[in-house]
Amino acid sequence: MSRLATRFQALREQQRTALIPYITAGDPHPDLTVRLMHGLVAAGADVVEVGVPFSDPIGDGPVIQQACERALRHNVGLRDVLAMVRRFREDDTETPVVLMGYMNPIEVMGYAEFAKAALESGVDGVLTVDMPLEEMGDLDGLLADTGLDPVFLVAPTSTEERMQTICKRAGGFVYYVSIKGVTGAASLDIDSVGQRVDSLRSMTGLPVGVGFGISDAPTAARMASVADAVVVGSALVRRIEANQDDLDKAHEAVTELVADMRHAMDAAAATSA
Ligand SMILES: O=P(O)(O)OC[C@@H](O)[C@@H](O)c1c[nH]c2ccccc12
Repeated sequence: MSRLATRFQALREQQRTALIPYITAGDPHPDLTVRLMHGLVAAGADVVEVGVPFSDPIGDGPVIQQACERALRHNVGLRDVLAMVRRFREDDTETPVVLMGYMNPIEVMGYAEFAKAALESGVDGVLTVDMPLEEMGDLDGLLADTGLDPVFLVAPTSTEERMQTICKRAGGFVYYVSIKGVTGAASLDIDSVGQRVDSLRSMTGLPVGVGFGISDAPTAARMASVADAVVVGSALVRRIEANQDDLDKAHEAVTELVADMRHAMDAAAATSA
């Protein structure tokens, strides 16, 4: 069983919702990333999502765009990110890592070499943003054959048919994007998200995660009541941005919010049980 499947099964048995924090690798400095990944886990993360910095991140809002810029100033590329995951794996063999990235660096490396290198580094799932299913060819099949879970995004605008196709090809979990637009946006309609999550659940046995626009502990707790996983990115990256000149402070500010979210999610689950 994959590390993601193992983790989600354990959470299901405990009736807990996964908390998946996102950070951009190399932001604000490559020295922080591996330490911060461990810090996220210590604060209550169940899965860690790591972004490969990219110069033209079309799915991202200004907060994560700037995180990419900070990381690119230190020339952090795909191979560096894989090396960071490998270092993380030396001390944590259990927490699943999802690599989030844009297609260009993967194409440059070559699909087969990328899949092999990602697996060897200890990556578990791969989420590519700018690759529509129709053009993806067999990247997801190659990933799956290599032992990596292809994680797909489902948008509020996705048709029923598309959702079905994604559910068939996805691995690890299905990522429902809670709003139209880019990462870091505000305002969420929990009820309509809940309905979409339910319809995805009727199509797949995979867990359904929700991300985009979840920025504080109360919202994370409310989302946790409708989803199998809650993904949080920009709210954490904003804290990195605010503390970019002090890595210890950045670490503290980010892990503090993750711990707050974890507590709020668990407390809400305890009162509703
Ligand atoms: O930043 P938000 O609104 O909290 O959303 C999560 C998100 O950051 C993370 O999953 C992610 C970062 N970049 C992406 C690009 C596309 C899809 C998802 C992502």
